[in-house]
Amino acid sequence: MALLESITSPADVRRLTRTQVARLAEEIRTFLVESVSRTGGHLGPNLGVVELTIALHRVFDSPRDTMVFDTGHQAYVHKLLTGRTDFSQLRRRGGLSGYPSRTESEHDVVENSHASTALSWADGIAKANQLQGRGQRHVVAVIGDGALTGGMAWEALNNIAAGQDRRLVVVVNDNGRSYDPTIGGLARHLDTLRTTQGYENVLSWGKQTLRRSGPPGRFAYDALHGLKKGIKDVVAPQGMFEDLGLKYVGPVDGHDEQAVEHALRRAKAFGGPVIVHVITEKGRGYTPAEQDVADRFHAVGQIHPETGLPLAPSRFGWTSVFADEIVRIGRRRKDVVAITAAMLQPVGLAPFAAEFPDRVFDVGIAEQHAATSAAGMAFGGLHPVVAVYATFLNRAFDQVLMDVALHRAGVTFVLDRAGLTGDDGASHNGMWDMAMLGIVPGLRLAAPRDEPTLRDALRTSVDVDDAPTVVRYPKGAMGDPLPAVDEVDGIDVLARHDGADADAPSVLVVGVGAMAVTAVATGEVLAAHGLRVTVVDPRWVLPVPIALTKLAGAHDHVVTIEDGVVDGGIGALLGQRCTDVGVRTPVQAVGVPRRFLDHASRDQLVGELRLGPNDVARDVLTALGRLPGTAQ
Ligand SMILES: Cc1ncc(C[n+]2csc(CCOP(=O)(O)OP(=O)(O)O)c2C)c(N)n1
Ligand SMILES: CC(=O)[C@@H](O)[C@H](O)COP(=O)(O)O
Ligand SMILES: [Mg+2]
Repeated sequence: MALLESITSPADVRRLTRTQVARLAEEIRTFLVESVSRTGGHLGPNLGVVELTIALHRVFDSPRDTMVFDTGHQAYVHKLLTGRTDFSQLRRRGGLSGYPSRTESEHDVVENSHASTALSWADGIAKANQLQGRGQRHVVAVIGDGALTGGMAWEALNNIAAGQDRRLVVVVNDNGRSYDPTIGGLARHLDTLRTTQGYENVLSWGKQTLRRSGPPGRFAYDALHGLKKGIKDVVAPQGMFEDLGLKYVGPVDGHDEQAVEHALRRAKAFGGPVIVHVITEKGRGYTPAEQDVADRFHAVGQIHPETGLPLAPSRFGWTSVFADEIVRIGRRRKDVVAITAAMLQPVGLAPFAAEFPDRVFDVGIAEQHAATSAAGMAFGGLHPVVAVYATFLNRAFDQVLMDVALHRAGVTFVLDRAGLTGDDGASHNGMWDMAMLGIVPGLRLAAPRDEPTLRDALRTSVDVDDAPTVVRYPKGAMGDPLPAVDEVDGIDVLARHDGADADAPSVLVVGVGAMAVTAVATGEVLAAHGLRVTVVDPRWVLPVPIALTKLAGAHDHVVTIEDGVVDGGIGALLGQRCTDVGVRTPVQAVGVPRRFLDHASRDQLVGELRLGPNDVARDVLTALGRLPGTAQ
């Protein structure tokens, strides 16, 4: 690793000889496998951009030239080349973020891990450069073929093409995959461009030999060059990019560092908007990743570096229950179809796809399209189930509101990774959905607490054909079933404690979704302090059930506990509904604060945000003035 250890900035990379560049690439690959095997992370995507990133930093002068990475999960090599080599705490509290981070480096700009935004960033930066006298500087956006299936990317390309005098280089990192092979017409187009690699080779042969053989040879080359355009348009209609007014360079072998450098220098010299189409391989150079059919080790946990096998077997989780139940539903409901935004495996739709291949649709990284096309499917008599990570539904809010809800479409959204996820950083926490969807007229949202309630919520949702339904659950392992001891007007009662002190206040503890476990434990702590406690789980939390306001009215104090942003969350809405119906019981809403959370483990965040039972109970006792040593 001697060479990698000598790299402290891109200037060091630019000083390397050809031989050293090749050795650096080897050292980086070895480092990535050894380090990411220990910590987990996006191993496959970063193995695919080693030579590309080296070439980027040899051709462009970051941070004078601005580099933005779409989604940012493939920026590990960029971090290594900009002086950050301590990956020992990657994605952990105090360690490197798994994405670009402005607090880490002046070379990092876009921290958002939501795909398809980089080109818009680049367009804006290029416009600012032009207006502020920095027009000589380049903006370079690296975007994957998957991210290029997102609508924002095409909005941006349309604008980028309008700026013919802006120095903007779009590098398409085309490895043919998101998780699965990338879908759709764009993928097919990139494929045809990819397969015309032969023309580039013929052209370069022509340049070297024909043009050296005097006028006849030069004539022949010029004819061939003219022909290339014609043939390419026949075999690989380049029109898409060039018709947009974007110069196209490529396709170039993304693992031939010199070829990539050459293509980037051509693009840099062009001085206007240009696409460089780089062909890479996800997982390149690491056999277990190259052979991983599922997703080329897109995102791995801790693995054995030699075999690539996971060190800890994946435990029974929320996703696997959804995966099983949606198949059961699909067997009895032929109208139920499933939609994924390029995440078939991660959201658990693979078994459904295996059994009902004609009833599952991968729309690419296109959540807005997923939502509105689902409204179309519902109009056509289907019941679509749109399975996405909670945080990624944010970008489809208007489609949920104005295409699905406004038209009372029976669409079910299944939100995996809802709540605190932690190690993927601020833009990955699924903490926004309940506050965001709480204002959607007619929408019904379920937050199941365990396997039975998840299965029940899914079965209930697909029976609703005149409104959007949402089922949200957290990442990872699922706790044991938490049975109700009673039910009051559709609200599950999970525990009752009579309380030792006759005159002690009574507290209603409302657990939302997976936080029901915390609610039960909080109730036990409060009971130990002599309070009369009722612990409930409404299961369907939007709209806030009227029965919950009645239960609140029967208690002296209410505390709600939710794995979502507390502003506008379930607790806040319950307080509003209580006021609406004249219930004066104070509602103490406990949840995630309205701020962006740095990467850390979920448990660390729960502790830091005082979402654990002891902290919640302490805050309730404080509010009631019943903490030992506080005024009664
Ligand atoms: C809006 C949004 N939807 C889904 C994801 C989840 N996701 C992360 S990376 C990825 C695949 C990206 O594919 P590509 O852009 O080709 O990059 P590659 O991993 O191939 O380098 C997806 C779907 C996301 N980050 N953002
Ligand atoms: C970058 C991205 O959005 C995904 O790769 C995400 O990091 C995966 O998250 P999980 O590991 O929770 O599936
Ligand atoms: Mg890709």
